Amino acid sequence: MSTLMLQAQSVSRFFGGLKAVEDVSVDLHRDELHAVIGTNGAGKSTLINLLSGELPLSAGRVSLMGEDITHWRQPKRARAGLGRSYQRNTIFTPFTVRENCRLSAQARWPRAWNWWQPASRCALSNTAAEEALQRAGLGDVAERVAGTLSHGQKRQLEIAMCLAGAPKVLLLDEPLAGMGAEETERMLALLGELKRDHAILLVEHDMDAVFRVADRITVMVNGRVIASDAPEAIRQHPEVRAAYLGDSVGAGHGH
Ligand SMILES: Nc1ncnc2c1ncn2[C@@H]1O[C@H](COP(=O)(O)OP(=O)(O)OP(=O)(O)O)[C@@H](O)[C@H]1O
Repeated sequence: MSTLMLQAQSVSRFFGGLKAVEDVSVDLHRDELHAVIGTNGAGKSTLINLLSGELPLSAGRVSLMGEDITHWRQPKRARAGLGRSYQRNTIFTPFTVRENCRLSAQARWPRAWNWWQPASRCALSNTAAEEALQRAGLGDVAERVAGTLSHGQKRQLEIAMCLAGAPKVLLLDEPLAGMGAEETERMLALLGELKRDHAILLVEHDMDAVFRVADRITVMVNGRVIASDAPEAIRQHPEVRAAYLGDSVGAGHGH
């Protein structure tokens, strides 16, 4: 039995009269990758912001491992195990890969290091940083200045920085954006590996990748969920095909 880690129940977010997210419910289980797809402006990033705590909800409830976290702000949610990556780059480009991971780990354990000690002495965050960069496949480039990494490696670093906070749930906003075929394969392998001990929500536009890696797919249109099911059922879903997939994902094919 997979464990329910994060649950959003009928969450909504309105910007004035705009219903960016309306009455959306999603469950994230450990050992499961739950993809959220939808056209531009469907509300996917807003949903991630509601789950991560960056935006307050207009309505609804969010719980993490059974605990109501609806009114928790982002840092508290992060410390409780909610990690997220961003569409925008959050890397400190003049710093090395290892330093970037350490900074993220230190943000997770603010009391674990003393201001009068060099941050590098902090064993807890150093260990977490080291594990994270190894896990994300960046062990060989740990001393490289982050700004010199390839686009794909930078996205891996974003994941590593997220992992450095020791999350139990990963909210990933378009980690495959702008990647070439080889980089995509590497990232998909990483996601497949990470889902074994994390619950993952993936927002992604690359449909081939989504259908390969997702265990469940939720489809949003204009802020609302029109379908949430296993990939094969989504592929066949008439409303989804009409509203979103069109001919891009033919029944029974990957395209
Ligand atoms: N801070 C904000 N203030 C006002 N409107 C916003 C705000 N953030 C998002 N919106 C609007 O909410 C709607 C949903 O946006 P959102 O970015 O969540 O969509 P998305 O599905 O992530 O799109 P994309 O795939 O292009 O990233 C859009 O109409 C957007 O313009």
